[in-house]
Amino acid sequence: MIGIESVSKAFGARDGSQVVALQDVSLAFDRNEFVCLVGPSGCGKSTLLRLVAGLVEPSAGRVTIEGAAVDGPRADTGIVFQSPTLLPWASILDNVLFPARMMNVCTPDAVRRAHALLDLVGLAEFAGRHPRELSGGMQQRAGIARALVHQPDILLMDEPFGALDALTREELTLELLRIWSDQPKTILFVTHSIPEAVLLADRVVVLSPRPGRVADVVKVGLPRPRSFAMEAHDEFQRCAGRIRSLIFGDRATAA
Ligand SMILES: Nc1ncnc2c1ncn2[C@@H]1O[C@H](COP(=O)(O)OP(=O)(O)OP(=O)(O)O)[C@@H](O)[C@H]1O
Repeated sequence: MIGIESVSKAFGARDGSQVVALQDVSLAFDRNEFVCLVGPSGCGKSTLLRLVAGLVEPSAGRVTIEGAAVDGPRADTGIVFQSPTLLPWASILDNVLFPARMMNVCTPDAVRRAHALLDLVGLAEFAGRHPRELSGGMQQRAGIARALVHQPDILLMDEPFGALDALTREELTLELLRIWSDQPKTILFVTHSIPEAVLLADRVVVLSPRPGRVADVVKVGLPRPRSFAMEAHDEFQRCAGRIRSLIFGDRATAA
């Protein structure tokens, strides 16, 4: 469904030099696949996501969705960032409906869907509240509902749980898996957590340090539905160990 064909991306710095964020990256993702992107800080994970979102253009190569080159943001792609950036003056329901309003599709159906999504993420009682009245985890849940309201077939998530405490993070990880099995879609999920990547993904793309290249793609053979108990599973350990050694090399076992 998503094709990344020999993509490189360089950014110009103020002093005239260039930062090569990604170099010659080729990947292909299937419809409804759950893919996690991991790699050292600055290796181009967010850049890869922004290329698929149509928010930046490749310097070389091309990104395609269903065979067509991505040439700008696309209505059928939902995005969740690390911080949910909700509108402080609008209710949670209005925040969730915001993309539908922007696209002029705020129909009674969309309102029904928004309520159903708030229910799905455990915020049904908070539809009329304002963001300041919600905890960080609840705001992030509202951000996820907002990204899903226009029924995207692609969901791009950039460290969506990075700012949350460990317990809320685990809770939302399971919630995301539940949402994905309820409403299948292609998910690209950036994380710094190797266990989180293995628990969530069908495949984990490991990028090398800048300029980001594909170090390897690790297929996760764990059955679904997944649970945290699987962390003790041999396949979990195998995948996590492989990803660690790709990122840290010999240092993976030094301690
Ligand atoms: N708009 C920009 N202008 C200039 N340089 C940029 C821009 N966006 C990203 N870069 C550079 O590209 C490289 C990759 O950045 P990116 O944010 O994609 O990495 P990342 O893997 O997501 O990092 P982290 O894990 O720390 O969030 C970095 O060196 C960054 O400084």
